[in-house]
Amino acid sequence: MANVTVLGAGAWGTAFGQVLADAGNKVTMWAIEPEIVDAINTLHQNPVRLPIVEKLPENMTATGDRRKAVAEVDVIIVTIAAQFARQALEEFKGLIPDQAVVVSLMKGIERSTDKRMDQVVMEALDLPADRFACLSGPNLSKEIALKQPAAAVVASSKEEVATRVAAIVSTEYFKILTSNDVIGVEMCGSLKNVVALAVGMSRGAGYGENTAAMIETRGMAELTALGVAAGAKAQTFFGLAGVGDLIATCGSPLSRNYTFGANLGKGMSVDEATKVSNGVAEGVPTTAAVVALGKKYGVETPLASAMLRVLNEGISCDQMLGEIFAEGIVAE
Ligand SMILES: NC(=O)C1=CN([C@@H]2O[C@H](COP(=O)(O)OP(=O)(O)OC[C@H]3O[C@@H](n4cnc5c(N)ncnc54)[C@H](OP(=O)(O)O)[C@@H]3O)[C@@H](O)[C@H]2O)C=CC1
Ligand SMILES: O=C(CO)COP(=O)(O)O
Repeated sequence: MANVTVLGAGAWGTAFGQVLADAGNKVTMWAIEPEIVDAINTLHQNPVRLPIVEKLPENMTATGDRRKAVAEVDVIIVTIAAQFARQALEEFKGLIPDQAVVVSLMKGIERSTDKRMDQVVMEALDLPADRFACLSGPNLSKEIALKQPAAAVVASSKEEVATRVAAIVSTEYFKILTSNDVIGVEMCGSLKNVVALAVGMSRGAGYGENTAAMIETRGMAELTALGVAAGAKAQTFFGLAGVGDLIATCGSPLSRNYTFGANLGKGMSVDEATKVSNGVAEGVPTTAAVVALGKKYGVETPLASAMLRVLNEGISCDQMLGEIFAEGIVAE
């Protein structure tokens, strides 16, 4: 058992807080909004972000006070929308106990710097790599909130940290595999969201399994090539955090990225799809970062580049598909 604080009581933060509480930990949720803090403390609910859970565990409380949130904590979990993570975490700099481990659950690339969340978290908190881990996998929050069986990968450059985090977060319904490939696990989680936008768009436009499979296959090749160029291990992309999460996210209307894409495919503008999105669709800002990373590492990113044209210029689903599968692409 450990003292664990979750920064960000969004849909995933709250569902994950429940996992941690079910695993026997003392869980504190930190949220900015007083109504979320009050609802967790008094009603044991998060009606704003995770109304599907009628009663959150008794061993989960909440606070809006940064100092109190992280005092005497063993593990800090970060689940803040990626584009706001740096700014939010800088407010915690200097407050975190020396021995505490920080675990990122976020799946995005910072648009202003094209950095992964491991880089952002360590920079913002001035945290050494041996106190950092990331957790990623096919983890649609509503399914986990309902305690359906699921699994994720925890990666850290220090094996003991990955093992310790795995022990703290494992429950009957939530299984953990460990890895030392932080870059790979980060790249898998962030990049699959761009693929989910494209698959969602094709579904929204009325296309079926064949079209989805061709986009997913191209997406796997693209995210593996870019990840490897960034320093990841290729095998990570063929595991739970890679193809596993790609299947879950590209196959479910519970995914905000898939749904965002589907709404574009049905004819909504980016602004309209943003307004109706039920939480953050990380793939939207991450798409431009993926294109920029492709240029940086000399890796072609036809899928992300076509999705960027959808987002910036409003090209159609058929144009997007035409650009992904332009002439000259080889199969291996
Ligand atoms: N939902 C899912 O199924 C999964 C999500 N993830 C990843 O987890 C991360 C969070 O997702 P999720 O919880 O679902 O998203 P939500 O949209 O439900 O919540 C976003 C969270 O970010 C917080 N936030 C936004 N802006 C700020 C800010 N300026 N300062 C502090 N906090 C801020 C929100 O706080 P507030 O409520 O106060 O606005 C909220 O806690 C994302 O990177 C996502 O990709 C990973 C696996 C599964
Ligand atoms: O990452 C996820 C599932 O693993 C959640 O996907 P969305 O952020 O698209 O909802």
